[in-house]
Amino acid sequence: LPGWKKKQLTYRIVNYTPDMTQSDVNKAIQKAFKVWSTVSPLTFTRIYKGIADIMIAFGTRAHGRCPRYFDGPLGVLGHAFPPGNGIGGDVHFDEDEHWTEGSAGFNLFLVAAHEFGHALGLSHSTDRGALMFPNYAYINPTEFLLSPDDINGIQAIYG
Ligand SMILES: CC(C)C[C@H](C(=O)NO)C(=O)N[C@@H](CC(=O)O)C(=O)NCc1ccccc1
Ligand SMILES: [Ca+2]
Ligand SMILES: [Zn+2]
Repeated sequence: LPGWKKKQLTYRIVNYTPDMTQSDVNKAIQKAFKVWSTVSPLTFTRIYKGIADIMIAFGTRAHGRCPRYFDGPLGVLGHAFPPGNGIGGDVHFDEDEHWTEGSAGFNLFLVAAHEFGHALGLSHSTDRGALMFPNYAYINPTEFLLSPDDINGIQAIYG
């Protein structure tokens, strides 16, 4: 199964959405990594410059040197590349969406947790209750739980 060959991963928030305070973005990202570190041997350490394993950025349409383009408001909300060097593990969010820490627009924590699943090697699930189900559905972040399907998926790769 395609996964990272190391357990200690680094991430860097390269830029910020104007939709939220930077502090709220930092918190949403940190909480989204915690979802996965709680059920795996993985650790996630934030760095502030240079190249991290997981580079996180907001962009629209053709963004940076990314081979995938975003599609304007709605539709695709973000994408992530499976584990690997270079662009591998990187996560991009579509800045044409409205990002929030609440139930309006799209909840950054929920989308980030989903994208991080891809960045760790998970693909989409057919289980409607799974975080890795293809379509976004708002869940109150304080009540959010990974499904057994998500947990089985991450533990199949990282033990
Ligand atoms: C073909 C990919 C690039 C579609 C893309 C995705 O799955 N990214 O991981 C995406 O943004 N999917 C939308 C749904 C769609 O485009 O129809 C989505 O809601 N993804 C974010 C998501 C999905 C499930 C739970 C939480 C967040
Ligand atoms: Ca979009
Ligand atoms: Zn996805």
